[in-house]
Amino acid sequence: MSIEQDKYILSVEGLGVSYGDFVAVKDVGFNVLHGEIFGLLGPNGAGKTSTLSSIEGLLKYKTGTIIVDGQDVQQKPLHAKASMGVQLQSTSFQPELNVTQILQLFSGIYGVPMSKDKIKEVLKEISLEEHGRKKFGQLSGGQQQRVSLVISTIHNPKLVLLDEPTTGLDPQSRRQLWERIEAFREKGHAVLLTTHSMEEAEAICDRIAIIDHGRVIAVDTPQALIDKHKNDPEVIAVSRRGKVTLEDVFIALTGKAVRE
Ligand SMILES: Nc1ncnc2c1ncn2[C@@H]1O[C@H](COP(=O)(O)OP(=O)(O)OP(=O)(O)O)[C@@H](O)[C@H]1O
Repeated sequence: MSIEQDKYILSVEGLGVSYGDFVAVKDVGFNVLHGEIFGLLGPNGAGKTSTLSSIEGLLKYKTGTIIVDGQDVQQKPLHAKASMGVQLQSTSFQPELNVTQILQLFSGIYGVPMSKDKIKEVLKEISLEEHGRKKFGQLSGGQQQRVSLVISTIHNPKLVLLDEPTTGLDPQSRRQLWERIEAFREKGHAVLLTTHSMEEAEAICDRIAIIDHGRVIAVDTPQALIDKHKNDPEVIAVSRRGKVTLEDVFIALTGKAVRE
């Protein structure tokens, strides 16, 4: 591993993803430092999930290189995956198992088995101590998000990948999830998340990349992007209430048109 690569838990370079003839991601590149929360922002269809799935090793990309913790995702998938925690979709959980059983199962799969007492402790931490006997599908959306975040970090991975982790959550649940993500960073781990919430990006992301039409069009801290663009005429034209926000910069950079 070069010194330059050593700085980063994740390096994406020249990434290209196609679905048949359709090119969804073109030459995407960015780096995530150890211990930072990095946000991928972009309009619908910009290529965020395709990028995330490529990093997770779920999509075979056509061009480019993805290195996680010094390991090439396509050449050394098992090594790369050992450093990653991925938030699973609800369909990944066996419908007949209750929450306690799901935690038992995944802690076993990840090689860090949890005792019944430990599971109770974890459920208490995420305010679900009374819900251990419920099936996953019987939990509310916010409760499901909390369980799947716990599972994605069970093996203490160096990098956690979260696809729109707070979509549909109430403000309380969203704050709790932010705190868990930040607590993860405090331990020196990195988080790569996608979000449509500019508020979320400003609140918890150390740096963000804006993706549009399959390309990265800006990478920086949210504040640096605001400072850089706050006097652009296009930004001033879309800003509301006299104060330039990250959303104004995002709209000015990606355009006002709703994507098909
Ligand atoms: N399996 C697939 N087959 C064909 N096209 C796909 C497939 N998955 C994604 N696409 C297309 O690739 C493009 C990028 O999709 P992707 O899901 O990566 O975008 P996104 O930025 O995550 O969007 P959103 O914010 O709406 O979730 C879109 O035009 C989408 O329609």
